[in-house]
Amino acid sequence: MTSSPIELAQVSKSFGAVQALRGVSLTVAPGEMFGLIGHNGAGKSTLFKLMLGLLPATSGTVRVQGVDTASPEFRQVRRRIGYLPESFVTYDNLTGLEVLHLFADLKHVPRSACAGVLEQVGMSLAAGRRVHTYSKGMRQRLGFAQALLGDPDLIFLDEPTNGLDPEGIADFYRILREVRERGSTIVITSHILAEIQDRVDRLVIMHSGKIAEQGTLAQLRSRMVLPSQIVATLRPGTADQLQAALAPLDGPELRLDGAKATIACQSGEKMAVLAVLAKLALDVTIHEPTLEQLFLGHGGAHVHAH
Ligand SMILES: Nc1ncnc2c1ncn2[C@@H]1O[C@H](COP(=O)(O)OP(=O)(O)OP(=O)(O)O)[C@@H](O)[C@H]1O
Repeated sequence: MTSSPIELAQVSKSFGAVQALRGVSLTVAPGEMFGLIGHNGAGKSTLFKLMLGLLPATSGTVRVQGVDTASPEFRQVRRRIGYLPESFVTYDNLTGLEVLHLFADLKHVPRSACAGVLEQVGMSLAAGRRVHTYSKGMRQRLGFAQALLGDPDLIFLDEPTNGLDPEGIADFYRILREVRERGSTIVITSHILAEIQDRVDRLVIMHSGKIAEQGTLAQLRSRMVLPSQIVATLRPGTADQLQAALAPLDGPELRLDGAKATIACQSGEKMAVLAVLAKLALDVTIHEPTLEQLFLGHGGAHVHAH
């Protein structure tokens, strides 16, 4: 039986009186791209540290690659995990290649592997330059390169695109896609929700040390009370017809603004509303709630489930 790369069962972690994690259970499947979202202080970094075996859980079990992170055997597993911390700090006076050599030695990976990962992140030409001459994006790529050393099956990326410009972010995800194609399991955290919502297979929303929600984006959407917005462009005379046709439906809310009609409706009513609009031959655009809206819709505290 192949075990899941990550299995957490009822994990809690306290720092004195502070309960950073409270009964967190989750499973990440092999090859999955898994997102971790949460406000500052929600417990994401603590969860990462537990999964990397850097901190012990107060209660519950954390198994990574089938091995309990509290067991002595986990040291071996950790070497096979790639990790890009939130702020990748390194020796500025060394060249990129020299920095990677250090990491290769720590990970017991042959130094000959360094050139390949530098190429993978598009840093071959800068490999001989000292790190203090690098831009923020180049430093981050170097950090990414060290996480990729040794071809890890499991990669943790803590806010990897923090501080990158849009081009740097696009580059980062292009490289990440290539890494994914090799079948690695990836856990990624981000504050930029819109950025990861279409890039992860599943995600967890954390709040106050607990999992507030988890699932695919579609599952989260269907569980939340957040209406889709359907915008129709009216032709003369159609406003009244639209109002009359929607009236029996009860649920959808219509707002009229000149030639623009905005209808807010729950997912179960969407097809009925679209049928009305199609009958009137109106042009429509559908705006689904973004993850950002779902997340902010929590008000930081509650999940409004059906
Ligand atoms: N070493 C520590 N000692 C005491 N309290 C801690 C420690 N590490 C974390 N905490 C507390 O645990 C809670 C969760 O912190 P954590 O850093 O995991 O949150 P986070 O979601 O990663 O936040 P951010 O997005 O700001 O990085 C916070 O209340 C924090 O103050």
